[in-house]
Amino acid sequence: MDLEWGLQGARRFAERVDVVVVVDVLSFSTSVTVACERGARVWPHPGGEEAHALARSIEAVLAGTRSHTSGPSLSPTSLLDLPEGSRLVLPSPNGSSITHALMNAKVAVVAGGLRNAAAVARYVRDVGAERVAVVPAGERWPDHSLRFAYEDLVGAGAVVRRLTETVPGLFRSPEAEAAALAFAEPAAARRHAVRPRARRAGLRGRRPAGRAGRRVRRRAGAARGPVRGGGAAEHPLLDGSGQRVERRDESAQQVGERGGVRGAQRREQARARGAAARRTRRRRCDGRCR
Ligand SMILES: O=C(O)[C@H](CS(=O)(=O)O)OP(=O)(O)O
Repeated sequence: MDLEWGLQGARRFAERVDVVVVVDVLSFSTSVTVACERGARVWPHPGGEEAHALARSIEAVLAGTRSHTSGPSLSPTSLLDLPEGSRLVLPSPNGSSITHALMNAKVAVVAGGLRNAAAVARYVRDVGAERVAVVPAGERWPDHSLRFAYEDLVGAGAVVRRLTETVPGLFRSPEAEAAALAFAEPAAARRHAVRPRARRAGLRGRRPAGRAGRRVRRRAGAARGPVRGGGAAEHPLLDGSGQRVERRDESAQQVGERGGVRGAQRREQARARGAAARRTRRRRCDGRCR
């Protein structure tokens, strides 16, 4: 089982595998799953005038862009009430375009993602495919070069994992393996993905309080444990420090000790902050308070 990104990745696989799974979580793949659950048939298309012509010629509804406020669009929620048996031309710049580009290739193309990973795996098993490729769609920069999309990596990982569980004997390429890891460690990846944004938004240092906070901290702690291969700092996709190999070899005890040292450091810092705040208060009230 191999994995490559975007249109070029898909083209590379077109003549080499039995099934290509195109993963575009936001929004093409997700919209396809919703439409199909409603009993609709979907025609992927890159869009433009030709999409209008196609919709007219097959008497289908043409989906609008994701920001359309009325009627079916690329937004999955807009398809929740699609009448059964609808014919839907679904243009989108990434997932739909990639799927459309493989239309004449001798390969089965399926839309996959977080919602239908198990169904995709069953399909691959049932058709007896031996060579499978997963293609996270990603997005485009203004110059049309590929832009990495985190949700597509995780969606591709979900598909890879289900395929591994369902189809015996599928060998994972390193890229497929990396996606599966990203799916398996969402808490760890989230810590990396969310914190820099929180810092930019001026939320530095703020953590959710109460039960929600304890849950987040507990999960983060679990992801840091050695059993699951380490936490955010050791995430094979996100860590640029080059330390992951050594850390992965650490015993549970060593990791525990590291946690203990960090905890002591944090407590010491909190004590120092408290003392500084008390000194400031005393200065402000001119020695009249304690
Ligand atoms: O739904 C999307 O996010 C994009 C369209 S756009 O980036 O919002 O214009 O399409 P997709 O091909 O599903 O990534």
